[in-house]
Amino acid sequence: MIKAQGLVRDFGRRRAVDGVSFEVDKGTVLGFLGPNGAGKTTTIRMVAGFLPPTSGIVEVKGINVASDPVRAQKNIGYMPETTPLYEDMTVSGFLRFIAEVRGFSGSERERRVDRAVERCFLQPVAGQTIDTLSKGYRQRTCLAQALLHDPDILLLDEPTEGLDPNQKQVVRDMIREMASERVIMLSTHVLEEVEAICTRAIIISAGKVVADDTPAALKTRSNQYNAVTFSAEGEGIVPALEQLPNIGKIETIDDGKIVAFPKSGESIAADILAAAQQNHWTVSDIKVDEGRLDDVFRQITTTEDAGEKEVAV
Ligand SMILES: Nc1ncnc2c1ncn2[C@@H]1O[C@H](COP(=O)(O)OP(=O)(O)OP(=O)(O)O)[C@@H](O)[C@H]1O
Repeated sequence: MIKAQGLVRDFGRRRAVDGVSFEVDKGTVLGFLGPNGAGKTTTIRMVAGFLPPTSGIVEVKGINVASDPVRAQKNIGYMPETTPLYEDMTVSGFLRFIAEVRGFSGSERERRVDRAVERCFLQPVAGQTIDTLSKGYRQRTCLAQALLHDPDILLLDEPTEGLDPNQKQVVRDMIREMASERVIMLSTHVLEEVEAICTRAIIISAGKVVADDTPAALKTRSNQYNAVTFSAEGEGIVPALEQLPNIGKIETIDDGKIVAFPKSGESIAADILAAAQQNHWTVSDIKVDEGRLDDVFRQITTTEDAGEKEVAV
């Protein structure tokens, strides 16, 4: 449904997006991650048809977004980082207005507004003016305006930014609920959000895609992946473990527990248990680490120019 090919965007001498390509199909919730200034918003705006690329192509459902933005945008719901809301309108008045801008009138307009209000749980504040809304309800009003035309593609720029944990959960549940029939692409800094709702994650750094995989597969790249933490009693444990071919490093942590790291991500728990049996150690509290997305994010994006980059023009 979305196909981005070789997207580049320069702002003066600054190259914000540097050759980004990806394809996304129905049913995907794509998390778009990266450090501040990595190019997430710029990419999403190009996909949404609000910013022309310097070079490269975006197609949604086969429609070229830059050359046919009106037709492309009929398929896209876009929730920018900060949505311009008309503060003195009521929530339903605002949604009615946006529905009209989208070309709906009469009972069709009312039906669509009611549906968006219902989907985003806005009933309690539908008659309230926007300037009186809490951050969570403002965010949901922004989401509701992106849903009015029932688009197949939803582009959400930091949809849970600034929300409290309960509100975050509400928005995440809504995203999950809407995902099966659509493509949802969301940018976020919140890695737990990616684990909770995304079926795929693209990490962007200095305008380039540096990882593109499922969250579970990305976690296997973590230094912690398959590390084994355990308590053990016996003689010569650490030196013996150091001899095992798949073990790279051994650490002893504060409470006396041992952490063994695999050389290159292989499973080492069975090797440790076999060594324990052979050497008559008593091993308990054994825990195998499944890897951490924040580790991977840091490993991949911690470079001096991960966010900012200048180009010679
Ligand atoms: N309109 C603009 N004019 C000039 N530079 C811009 C403009 N928009 C973005 N940039 C620059 O492009 C780069 C990428 O910005 P972008 O907002 O896409 O990053 P981001 O990954 O969304 O960051 P954040 O996580 O902070 O929202 C940054 O260096 C930013 O300063």
